[in-house]
Amino acid sequence: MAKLQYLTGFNNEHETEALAGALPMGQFSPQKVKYNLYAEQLSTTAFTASRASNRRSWTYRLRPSVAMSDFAPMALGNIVTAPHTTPCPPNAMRWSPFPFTDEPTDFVNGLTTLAANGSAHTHIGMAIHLYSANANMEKKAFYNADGELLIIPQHGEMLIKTEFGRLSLEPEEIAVIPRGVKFSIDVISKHCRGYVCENYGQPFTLPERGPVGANGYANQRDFHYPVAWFEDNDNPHTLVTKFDGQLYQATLLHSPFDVVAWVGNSAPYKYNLNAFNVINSVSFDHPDPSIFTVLTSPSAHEGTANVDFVIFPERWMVAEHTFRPPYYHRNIMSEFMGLIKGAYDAKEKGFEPGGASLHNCMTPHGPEAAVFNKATQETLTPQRYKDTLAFMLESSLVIKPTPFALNTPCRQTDYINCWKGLKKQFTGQPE
Ligand SMILES: O=C(O)Cc1cc(O)ccc1O
Ligand SMILES: [Fe+2]
Repeated sequence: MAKLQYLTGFNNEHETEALAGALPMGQFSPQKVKYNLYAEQLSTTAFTASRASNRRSWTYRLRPSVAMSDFAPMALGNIVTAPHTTPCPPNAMRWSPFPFTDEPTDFVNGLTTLAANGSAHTHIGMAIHLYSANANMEKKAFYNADGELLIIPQHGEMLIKTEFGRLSLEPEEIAVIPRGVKFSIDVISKHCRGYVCENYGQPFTLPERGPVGANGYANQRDFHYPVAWFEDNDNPHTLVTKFDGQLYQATLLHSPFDVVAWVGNSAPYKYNLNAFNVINSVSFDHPDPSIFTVLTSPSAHEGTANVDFVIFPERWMVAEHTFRPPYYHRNIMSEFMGLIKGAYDAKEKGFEPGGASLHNCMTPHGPEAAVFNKATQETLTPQRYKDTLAFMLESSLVIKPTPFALNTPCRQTDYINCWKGLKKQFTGQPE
């Protein structure tokens, strides 16, 4: 595949045109648009959202999106939308990697929901899906009215064609597709597998940097947006949408990818997780993992995320006289984790690439017994954590597993045993 071009800068007012002069200058909605295009605005925040949080783009296209048939309901497959009523056990939970599919399966058909919280109706909370795809979506496009989609590949390369242009995506990168944006995914590798966070809440944004200053964490310049690209294709296409928890399909008599030019700050983007500038302790103790936040979806409560996307990348660990692995803890926030590559520092065995774990509100967790023993005995020298990339979706709402997640043979029902070796060490004597 030819190397794609991108525009850079998180949340910039990007502008791009696939045909010279297609983008109106000086105004958004001229009486007549060049090339006889239609102007259409996509608003992914309220018109009146604060200037800092406002997201919208103007597209200039062969036809307005409303040139389509009505939607008809279709089967939901394995997708679950919150609120869902399955009782959520407070147990620590873990899953082995989910197997690749051999049945021909495209990105949308292969979506399987692991957990969801909040409510898509009220634009609060999120869902966590797995994807497993080995086929292109062909003449099918999808948009999600229930939230934006954060795609976290674990295996295989994909091409994401969208109204705003094309993005290539491979493991160690992530992509975010705003609510409502039409897209279609081609598999470049034979098997593609990963995780999707469907964020029902406020769009993901970059966390504040506080006293860290003007640089560090995820820097704006490392976010890549597509350049305008369009198809003048009058063959029938199917448009699938998830709206209010249900799937619907409609017919288009043309390709939905007919945007010749666009301007705005609401568009799909991708980010290479290796661009994350890791900030960590250079003295002692283990800081809270909020230092590893790449993107945050704020809730109505200041400092309390609807969902944070956090990564645990390769880094140096130098903390002195410190228990270096993640500390034992109980947290009001609920923590879902996945592993993209290597091993995670709290677990040497059992948490594998393509697998998952869930530690809900106040569920105790921390390093397994073997990790505790090693970490309390080893001589501490500067150490490079290599070949590792885990992520966490941390939410202020309880993350409720679906019946699939609770009952799949991938669920490790013996997870709790990894802490069984943590025996009393107290002797009554200070050592
Ligand atoms: O539970 C986990 O493994 C995630 C986590 C990592 C860390 O470094 C500190 C706290 C925390 O919840
Ligand atoms: Fe944790």
